[in-house]
Amino acid sequence: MQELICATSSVSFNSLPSSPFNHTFYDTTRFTFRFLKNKHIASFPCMRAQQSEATDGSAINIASDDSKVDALDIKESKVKNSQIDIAATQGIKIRRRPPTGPPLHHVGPFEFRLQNEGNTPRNILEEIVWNKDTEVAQMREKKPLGSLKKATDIAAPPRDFIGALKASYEKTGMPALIAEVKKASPSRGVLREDFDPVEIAKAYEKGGAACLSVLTDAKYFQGSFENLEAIRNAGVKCPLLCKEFIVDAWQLYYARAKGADAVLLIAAILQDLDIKYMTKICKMIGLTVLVEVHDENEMDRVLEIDGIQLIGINNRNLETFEVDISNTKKLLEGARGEKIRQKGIIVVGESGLFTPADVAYVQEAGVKAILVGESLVKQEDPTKGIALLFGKDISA
Ligand SMILES: O=C(O)c1ccccc1NCC(=O)[C@H](O)[C@H](O)COP(=O)(O)O
Repeated sequence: MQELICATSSVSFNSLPSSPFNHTFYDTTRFTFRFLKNKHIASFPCMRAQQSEATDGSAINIASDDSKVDALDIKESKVKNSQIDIAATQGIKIRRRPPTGPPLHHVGPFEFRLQNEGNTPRNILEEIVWNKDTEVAQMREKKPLGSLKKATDIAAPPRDFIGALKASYEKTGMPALIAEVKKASPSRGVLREDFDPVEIAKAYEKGGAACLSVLTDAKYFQGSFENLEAIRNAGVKCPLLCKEFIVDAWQLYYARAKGADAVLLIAAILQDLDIKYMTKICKMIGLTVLVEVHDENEMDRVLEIDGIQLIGINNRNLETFEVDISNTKKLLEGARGEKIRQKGIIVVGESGLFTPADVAYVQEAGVKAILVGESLVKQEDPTKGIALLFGKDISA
């Protein structure tokens, strides 16, 4: 057993592997590490060896003198994932799942990974995204892109999502409704026990919804692509938004193949280039894109991307669950609002809308559509729920 203590970073090696000269990772209580194969150990700066011996019996000379630090060849690992760097420059706080676990550090002959340093999601959105990365990787294996593309070719043709929103707004003079088929959520738990997605979708359509949003994530929202398919196959005419956490272009083809007319791209988790690239794919396969933003930075990023026609402002902070409908107003004020109007972008107010006063407030702020889940799905009769939300019947 050897124990090394890093004087500068207070990292301690609680145990060393019995056979260090291999590429196996060893989990200790505080981190994992390995020795680099055949690496000559000349010195080991900033570290104090309490006991050091390789398994072949040769002594490892580990310097402990801080004055030697400059002369010592510290190989602090900088596992510079360029993706992470780009995301950071765009102000994206949500990190993607590290492909090989937490970042690798190098100190002298050692490579090690600290626990809780990049290997644990920091909030619910990050957790959802990391889980989605794994889920999509598994789904891709079962259904490679080639076969999926063929399925999109024969899918029922996409309907005009934006056209439906515009028509509804013109008809009612009120924000067009995207009613969400949502069984549960991480912030609110199960919203409706007797959840029949097709029945709810039909009730929404009857109540005057312009479009529907169908949650397809199973783990956190108890949704599914079966729900999306079932609603489409039941003859519901409202165009359908696939409400997913899109992290991979493969999911766009999958959504289209399952009958989606639109998809959600969340600016908090996608880099600008991903949004551009995915938007192009969506155009190719006939999907409408709703890009979701939550703060000024995300809005400014999205406004720089050509071809965006629909922006959703989420009043819910997906990292903290805090809901504040004044967020919609804040993001539509001043020069931003002006730019949005000039570009002819339709803005959707999302989350936390419960009353006619809420609807009037976001309409006044400048939205032409709203996306509503909880307040409708919880009503015994969601058709009546729509009339209650708007303060009048909008179905006529
Ligand atoms: O709803 C959540 O708890 C949630 C948590 C983490 C990520 C996303 C989440 N919701 C997605 C949405 O934004 C809403 O489903 C949608 O805007 C409708 O909101 P609401 O009318 O408040 O149900």
